[in-house]
Parts: sequence; structure tokens; C-alpha cells
Amino acid sequence: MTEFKSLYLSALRLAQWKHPDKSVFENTEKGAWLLEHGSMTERLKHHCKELSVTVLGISQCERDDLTEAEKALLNDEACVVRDVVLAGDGVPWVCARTLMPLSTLTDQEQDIAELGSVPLGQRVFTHATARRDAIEVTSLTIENQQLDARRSRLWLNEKPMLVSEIFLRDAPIYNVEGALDGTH
Ligand SMILES: C=C(O[C@@H]1C=C(C(=O)O)C=C[C@H]1O)C(=O)O
Repeated sequence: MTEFKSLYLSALRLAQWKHPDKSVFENTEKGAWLLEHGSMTERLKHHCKELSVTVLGISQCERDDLTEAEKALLNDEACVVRDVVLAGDGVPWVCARTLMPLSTLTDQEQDIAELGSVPLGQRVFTHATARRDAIEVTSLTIENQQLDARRSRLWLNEKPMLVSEIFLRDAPIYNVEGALDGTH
């Protein structure tokens, strides 16, 4: 799993995010994935029998270690960082890094820092107040593979988290057949 931490998570940390050009993504399968406002977990589950989450690490990121964009999108405060790999039937599909401000992890949201192998989306999107905004995208070339990635802000009880996801080479986002079934 160290490959994921060094290769993919560091690429996510250094990514240059861009606002998606709707004309490029509108009515495309890739756009449907990258601009998904609902649960990515649910979307991925439609393409496998079992979706699993492996936690690569839980750490703390001090305020000064956030980028200016991360400070602006969050509450400009220290965060818990959750690094995971999501796998469909054992095949790694998404590497994800979530910044959770300490003020988000309060009251009913205290448990989110200790989700373990429960997918974050499964916890967040069962709540009526859950919503996603500030979706940005990029393309990352890692080991000669061009991979799609996105960053978005999740809100739960009006408290933010910033989720970055890189879609690994076997992810269904790249599966043209997946577009044929029209389900997700
Ligand atoms: C935010 C979501 O949760 C997914 C699961 C994650 C986790 O368990 O840490 C992180 C990012 C997402 O791919 C989602 O399903 O939309």
C-alpha cells in the first residue's frame, strides 16, 4: 500500500485543480463520474459485487500546512486527514484524501474521524443535510498513465470537508462498456 501513499496521494496533494468546463463534460460518461454530486460510493457500488475501503492513514494537518485554496474552502484551521483506497471486488479503483476541519468533527460528526473501513460517502449521504459543491477536476500523469481526478467539498450539518479522489487505471470511469448500460 506504500505505493498508493507515495504515488497517488502525493500527486493529489500537488494537483492543480481547475473548474470543469461544462461544455467538455456535459453528456459524457466521464463527466457523469467527475461531476457526480451524490455519493461516489453508491456510484461505484453499481459496478461491483463488493466495494471495500482500506484506510492508508489518519493524520493531522496543521493550518499552516494547508494550501491557500484549502484554507479558503475550509475553515482555515487544522484538519484530520483520511487517506484511503476504494476497491471494487478487490481491484483498487479510487485513491482518496479527505481534509476534515477539527470544527467539523464535533457534536454528531465526532465519529467521522474513526470511520475505519466504512465509506465516508455511506456515512455522509445518509444524512438529509449532505451536499457537495466546489467540484474541480484535473488530469494526472502517473507512471505513464493519464488518470482523472477531482476535488469537491462536502457539507454535513453545514460543516465542510474537502475530498480529493484520483481514479486509478481499472476504475469504471474508464470503462466504455459502463456507459452502455446507462445505469450509472
Ligand atoms: C465522499 C464519498 O466517499 C468516498 C469514500 C471515501 C472514504 O471512505 O474516505 C472518500 C472519498 C469517496 O470516494 C462519496 O462516496 O461520495
